[in-house]
Amino acid sequence: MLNRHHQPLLAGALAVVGGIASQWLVDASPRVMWMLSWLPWLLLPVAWLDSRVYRLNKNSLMVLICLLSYGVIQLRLQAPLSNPDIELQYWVLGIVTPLLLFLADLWPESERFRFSHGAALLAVIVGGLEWGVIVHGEPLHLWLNQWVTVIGGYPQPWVLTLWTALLLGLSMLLHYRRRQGGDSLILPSLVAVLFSLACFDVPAMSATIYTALGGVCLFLLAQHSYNLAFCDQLTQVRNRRSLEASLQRMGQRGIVAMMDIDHFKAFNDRFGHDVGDDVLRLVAQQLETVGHGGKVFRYGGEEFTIIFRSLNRHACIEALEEVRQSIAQYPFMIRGQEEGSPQRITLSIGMAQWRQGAETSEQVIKRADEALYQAKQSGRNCIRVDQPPKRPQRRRAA
Ligand SMILES: Nc1nc2c(ncn2[C@@H]2O[C@H](COP(=O)(O)OP(=O)(O)OP(=O)(O)O)[C@@H](O)[C@H]2O)c(=O)[nH]1
Repeated sequence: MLNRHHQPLLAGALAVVGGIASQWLVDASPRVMWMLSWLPWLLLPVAWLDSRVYRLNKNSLMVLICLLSYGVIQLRLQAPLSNPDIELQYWVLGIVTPLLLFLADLWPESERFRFSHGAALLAVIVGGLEWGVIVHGEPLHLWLNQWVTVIGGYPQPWVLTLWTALLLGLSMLLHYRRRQGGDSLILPSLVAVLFSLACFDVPAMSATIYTALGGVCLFLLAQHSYNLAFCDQLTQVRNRRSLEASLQRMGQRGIVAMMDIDHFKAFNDRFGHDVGDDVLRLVAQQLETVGHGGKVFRYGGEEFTIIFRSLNRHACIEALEEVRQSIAQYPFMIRGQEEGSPQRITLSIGMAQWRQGAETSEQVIKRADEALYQAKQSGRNCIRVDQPPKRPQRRRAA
């Protein structure tokens, strides 16, 4: 499941690859370098296509920016930077690429990325670079030099590295401030750009780092498709399909608890569906704190399931009781009514233990559901436990 530490970890892994590559590539054979130079042409378009299929607009935009940037490096900017035009293009690329990536990250995910946006992007990158060539040295170089002599002339990679690192730091801050994070590519993309600029004179460095970035993009996309298949999109806990897979893996042993939010229909009717959704998210979040190794799933609607591998009934009941109380005591403030008194949400819980060898997962869920029904009948906001499995009777010694 995606979590917010995934992206920084992948960005860190990419930085390690960049660090190792900067040493290793110095002695790499021309054949290896030739192969590496082709890999981003293969991986990045696949990542772009996949992002489009999954409607990950931000990601597709970022992959496109990286692909364009790699194209410019490959087709126009081979090291060493031999004349002022190339130096200028390197500078424009170094300023524009991280800035575009940063802006793409601020792009609202709901906003569809259209071909007109792609064309505008292409115009900014290529136009910016061509502008350097058309104006050809004289006035632009003179003007720019006035400003950049202070920092030692403009082909200085460290200035661009610092600029990219600054945007990387800002993006990291924004990443951790978001409520949900993990599926955007901003941090790995900026790390790739940073290495391609900072180690520009290392042969095949951009090819290597953009190949690694392509791998990271595809890995994140694979994770995203796993998330779509096995994770509930509203509450971000595991979904019913994941529950079925987990029950099969448990091998007909363990404890299953079914739970249902009390009077949820009335809550929805009174405060609206959106507030109802907030309640579902909050309940899921609280349930995730359950102890004793419990795994939380959304069974459907306002019903959740927790499964324990443990056979210790008392420990499981204690863990469930703790979570039930924490939800009942949680002061839930309604959106837009922060001044009013908090609402209380309660759960009814039914628990059943697997009768070893004799039951299917549907049967044990059914018994947990029956116990849940008893909890509802007993006034709600409580736990009811199905009868424990009978111990096999010992034979008396003759
Ligand atoms: N907001 C929101 N509501 C949902 C969702 N899924 C199911 N519901 C609502 O959950 C409510 C379930 O109501 P009931 O099954 O009648 O149960 P209840 O009102 O909780 O009553 P008891 O279970 O008897 O305490 C219905 O109003 C559904 O519309 C969802 O994803 N979001």
